[in-house]
Amino acid sequence: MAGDGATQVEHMSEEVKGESQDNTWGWLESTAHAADFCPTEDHAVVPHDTPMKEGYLLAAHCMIYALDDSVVFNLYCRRAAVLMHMRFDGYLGFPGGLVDTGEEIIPALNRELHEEMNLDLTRFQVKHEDHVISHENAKNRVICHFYALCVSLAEFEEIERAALASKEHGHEVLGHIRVPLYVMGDGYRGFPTFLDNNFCGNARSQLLTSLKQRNILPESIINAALAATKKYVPASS
Ligand SMILES: O=c1[nH]cnc2c1ncn2[C@H]1C[C@H](O)[C@@H](COP(=O)(O)OP(=O)(O)O)O1
Repeated sequence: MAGDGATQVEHMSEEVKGESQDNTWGWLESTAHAADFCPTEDHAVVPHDTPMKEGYLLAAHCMIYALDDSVVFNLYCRRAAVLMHMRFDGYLGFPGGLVDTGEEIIPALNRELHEEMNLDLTRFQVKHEDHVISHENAKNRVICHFYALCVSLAEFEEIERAALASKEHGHEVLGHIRVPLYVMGDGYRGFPTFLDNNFCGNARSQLLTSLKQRNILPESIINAALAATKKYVPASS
């Protein structure tokens, strides 16, 4: 989180505190634009060492995952446990955040992973080789770097449990969630339904790219799930 939110709210006048409960942005205004949903056509792939641009924000996020070929409900292969979270603004996103002025990208990401996930940095750290993709999102004026950290299933479960004790749990992060990667009988529930949620910035595209790049889901299943989105069919019909 850029700035110390709690301290800033404490120092607000009563009038501003009232306003901030009344649909205004308050001190969150300076970064709110960067969280708008970003469709694929609005962001371009850029190199990891792309230079910063005047007026842009720099962000880094990470998908923590474990391969898991177990079967759920005796029906669906889980394929992987993939961690995302429900953010304070109601969007789904990945752990990570803004790179502060003067900070390097990867240390900033590891700092955010500790703040948001309580990640034990003596055991798990994102490294350069975990890089998946970087985007320039001109509409939201943000450069987003994305990484994927593969751990064992036992480590994943440990990380998930520890995350409940993170500094940001209940503040910036309202819940840690797993992504359902299977498609159910109606062709919609499961992964396609998940993709119909509201995602922060280009988080949805980061998810799809990582699933493909890390060979978690074949492109054909990703494309079929995308084609099924927004096509809710009642189970009884
Ligand atoms: O998961 C994400 N994928 C892509 N972009 C994201 C994601 N989550 C947030 N963002 C964008 C929009 C935000 O304004 C900036 C900074 O991220 P955030 O996690 O909110 O940063 P702080 O924790 O506030 O530093 O990136």
